[in-house]
Amino acid sequence: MAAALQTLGGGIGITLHWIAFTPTIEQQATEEQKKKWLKLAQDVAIVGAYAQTEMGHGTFVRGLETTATYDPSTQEFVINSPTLTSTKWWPGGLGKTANHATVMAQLYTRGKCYGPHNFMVQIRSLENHQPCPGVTLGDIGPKMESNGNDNGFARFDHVRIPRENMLMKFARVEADGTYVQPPSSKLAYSNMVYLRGTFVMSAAQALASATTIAVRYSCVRRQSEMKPGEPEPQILEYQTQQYKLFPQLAAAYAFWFASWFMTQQHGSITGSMEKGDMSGLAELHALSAGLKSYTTAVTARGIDVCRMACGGHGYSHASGLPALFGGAAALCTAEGENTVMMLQTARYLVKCFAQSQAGKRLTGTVAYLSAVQPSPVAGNRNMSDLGTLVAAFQHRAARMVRHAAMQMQGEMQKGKAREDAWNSCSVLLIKAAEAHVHSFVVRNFAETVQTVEVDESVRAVLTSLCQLYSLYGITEHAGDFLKDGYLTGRDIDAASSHLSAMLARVRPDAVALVDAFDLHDKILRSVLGRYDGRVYEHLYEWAKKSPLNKSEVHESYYKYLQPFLKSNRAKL
Ligand SMILES: CCCCCCCC/C=C\C/C=C/C(=O)SCCNC(=O)CCNC(=O)[C@H](O)C(C)(C)COP(=O)(O)OP(=O)(O)OC[C@H]1O[C@@H](n2cnc3c(N)ncnc32)[C@H](O)[C@@H]1OP(=O)(O)O
Ligand SMILES: Cc1cc2nc3c(=O)[nH]c(=O)nc-3n(C[C@H](O)[C@H](O)[C@H](O)COP(=O)(O)OP(=O)(O)OC[C@H]3O[C@@H](n4cnc5c(N)ncnc54)[C@H](O)[C@@H]3O)c2cc1C
Repeated sequence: MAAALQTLGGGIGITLHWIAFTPTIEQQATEEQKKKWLKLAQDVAIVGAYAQTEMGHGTFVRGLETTATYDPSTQEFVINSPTLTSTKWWPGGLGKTANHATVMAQLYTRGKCYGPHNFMVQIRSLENHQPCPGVTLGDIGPKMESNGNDNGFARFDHVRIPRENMLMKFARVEADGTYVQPPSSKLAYSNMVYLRGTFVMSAAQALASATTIAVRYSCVRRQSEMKPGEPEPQILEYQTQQYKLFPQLAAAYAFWFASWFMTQQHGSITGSMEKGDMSGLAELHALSAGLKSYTTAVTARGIDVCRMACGGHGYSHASGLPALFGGAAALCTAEGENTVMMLQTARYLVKCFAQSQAGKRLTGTVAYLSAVQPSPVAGNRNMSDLGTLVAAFQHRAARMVRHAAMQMQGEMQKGKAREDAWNSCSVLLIKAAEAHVHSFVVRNFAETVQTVEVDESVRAVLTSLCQLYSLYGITEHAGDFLKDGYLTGRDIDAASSHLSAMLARVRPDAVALVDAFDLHDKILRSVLGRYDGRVYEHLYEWAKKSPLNKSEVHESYYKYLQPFLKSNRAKL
């Protein structure tokens, strides 16, 4: 599905139907409700949008203003947009495509507000696609990318829907208006957790696409002379080019493996939640939020590195890279803005740190926080050993989490309210959470390559890639590792020279490593990244198809240039 959606440029009107609307029914509807809507959605007999964000609030879901007020006399909910800022704004497909939407609204029953809940609302006629009575709809206008998707607005003027249209798998409103609590108030957000997990795979796929384009092109492109008089080398022979591209290539693999872990973790924890065990929810939320934030941010930056590595042609839409960048930029903001998501991970880490201080043994992805020793023993470490590299990342993350948490404690001891202490430490908290996620990605990469059974040589090249990813991370963030003396200057020098060795080691396998992503030309949609390498012929063909080339002399000549030139000449 991810590949199919990418083929369509990261989004068309129906994208959110598949990635958000249908999964929301799957995750939040009762069995009876599923019987009513799920098959219709799966067979695309109805088309849906996921309508949560409003003009005034996206991040702060508790601040949403749309209301769903229960009327027991008719057993209906009244959906209303009381203010301009309550207008639903951004939902993909909402503008022109969808005829249904799951609408997140503040639930009122018996005069009390119970917070945001999901409601199924028909928004357009199934006969003629006109908006339903009381519903105002439209498209929000052009965006940076994804313009094939009609991100829309919606206003509701006291629109009545049956009581059964509240998605009631977890929380319920009885016919008489009694509210029945869900096992956890955060279950109304479970679809966001799921979607964030899928964004990790989207990030991996986007970075894999960009590196495929840039690595293949770097083998076609020849430029300059390495030695005087010698033929121009493939630009991939330049170490600086390898230093730009191989860490992105390694990150694409790392994120792919992280997304596998995320999918498996989501399946297993939601499985336990189905049986009433909510104990894994907090970790699932923290991991999905942090991974979504980290992988999409690195991907967006990495795609731009790939663009620059393709020189001038990278800037052309022919490369496919601007579109990939625009898509990745959307992933950074959508489904929880990245800073806000990383702060959610930080919130979980601070809690875990406090539990560990209180003597609790931590488990899962945070187990290392209680295992890592605060006072490091410096020594000449073997910087080519994966175990050493994983331990270094864990030490860095544990130190940064401890530092941020202690700093916060210190602020509170000085009399600051917890919320103020949180805000004044939030830059430290973000950095600590990033270090935690980075450490998870490194460890998961290292563990995954050890499980490769197909072939010894495949394991060897993936191990080199994992070393490259880890060493690059250490050299890029050297200060974090040096700060408490865990690594020494000599260790960092050793990491740099191993990194150089890894660039050379990965070079012969680079094309095979991108080909292994198996991204068909139809998915890549890049003249530079073509599998057959015939870049220049196709660049020329692509340019000839530019709309400006439809006529030999463009109409703007007759309209503007000709009279302008004429009057200039007349002045001479
Ligand atoms: C190649 C394919 C290409 C495809 C391209 C597709 C492009 C598609 C593009 C876009 C699709 C986009 C869709 C959308 O954007 S849908 C809208 C998404 N919106 C959001 O994500 C909103 C973000 N905000 C929130 O999630 C929340 O408001 C919040 C987490 C920021 C804060 O929530 P709040 O209720 O205020 O919580 P608190 O901070 O007070 O925390 C309370 C408590 O609850 C915990 N918690 C919060 N969220 C969750 C959760 N989801 N699950 C579990 N627990 C959660 C939180 O950590 C606190 O815990 P505590 O510390 O123990 O108290
Ligand atoms: C391409 C795209 C597709 C989308 N599709 C959908 C969709 O299908 N359905 C839907 O419902 N929504 C959709 N959205 C909306 C999206 O979910 C929100 O834009 C997103 O959650 C960010 O919320 P916001 O716009 O309110 O940002 P804001 O919260 O206004 O962010 C602005 C700045 O404030 C900062 N900030 C906000 N709160 C805090 C805080 N507590 N601590 C520190 N900093 C903070 C942020 O870090 C950011 O720097 C889409 C958005 C985009 C761009």
